[in-house]
Amino acid sequence: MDTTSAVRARGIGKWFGEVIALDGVDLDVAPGQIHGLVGPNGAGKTTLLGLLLGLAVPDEGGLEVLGTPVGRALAVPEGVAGFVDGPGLYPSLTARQNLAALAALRGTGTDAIDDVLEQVGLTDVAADRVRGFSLGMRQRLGLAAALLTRPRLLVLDEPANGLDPAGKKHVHGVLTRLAADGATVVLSSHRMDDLEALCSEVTILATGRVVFSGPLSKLSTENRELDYRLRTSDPEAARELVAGAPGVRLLDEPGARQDGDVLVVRTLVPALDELVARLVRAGIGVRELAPVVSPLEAAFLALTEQEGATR
Ligand SMILES: Nc1ncnc2c1ncn2[C@@H]1O[C@H](COP(=O)(O)OP(=O)(O)OP(=O)(O)O)[C@@H](O)[C@H]1O
Repeated sequence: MDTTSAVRARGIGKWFGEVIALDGVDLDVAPGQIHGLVGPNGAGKTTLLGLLLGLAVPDEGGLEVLGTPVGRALAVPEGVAGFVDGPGLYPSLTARQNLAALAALRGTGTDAIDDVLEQVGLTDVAADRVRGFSLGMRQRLGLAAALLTRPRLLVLDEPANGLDPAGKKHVHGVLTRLAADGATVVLSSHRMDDLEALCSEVTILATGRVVFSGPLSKLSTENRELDYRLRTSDPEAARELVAGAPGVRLLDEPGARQDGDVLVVRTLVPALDELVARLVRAGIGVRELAPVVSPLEAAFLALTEQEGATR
């Protein structure tokens, strides 16, 4: 098994004049992983992805991509494909002509064009000019263009931007298959649900610094209070029981009030477990229990707010 990191960054710094876009960033991405970059606007995600694509070089620190140190020259590292700030496409050409032009530029064959169009769900519009394409269709064509090179590392800046549910399904399918075949994907997104569905690991950036990097499972909710929606068979009895439960706070959520069956409680996981046991013992049926925001979103908000406060 290849144990070389697909991406290994140590102490990366990147600045634009006075602005520090990246500050001491360490990043390890294992081969075959789908790794998500998340962070508030201006956190440095696009800058970091641009370094992986060879669009810029770090001002300090060391970067290895697919086992090769990245030098000072601006060039896409061998085996890497992707885009930041939207894919570069020719609007006056059709989808198929765009891919054929790219294949000609790169000196690769055109055999895979039909296959990549199919993979991203653009077969039916292959003969249409890109000028008339929606944002989501352009994103998918950009992904098809990247796939043509059979990348070992695919780098995508907000690939889910503008995608409808069908487009998203295609893109998720493509990325999951690529990773299953051993390629590595690094992508940024503001959509926590997408990241949770796709990524095994995430890196959370805030003002150019890494505030978390690791498996989603490590963003454990065990020691962090979360808000949960609780729907039971007897809301009144449940409300009384919640009021007396240790470590559990009942919140009044505006959305929940319109739906009298739902209570919103804030608590840690162990106290939540105990609450459920108490409800069941009291003969109250638990019909729905789910976090109001996902654990990733809760961790994201907590970690990025902390970082903002220390600046
Ligand atoms: N070419 C540039 N010239 C000047 N400043 C830049 C440049 N590129 C990025 N920056 C600055 O670097 C910081 C990081 O920007 P970056 O685009 O990497 O953030 P981001 O996390 O991708 O944000 P978003 O979620 O809004 O896309 C910002 O303060 C941005 O204004």
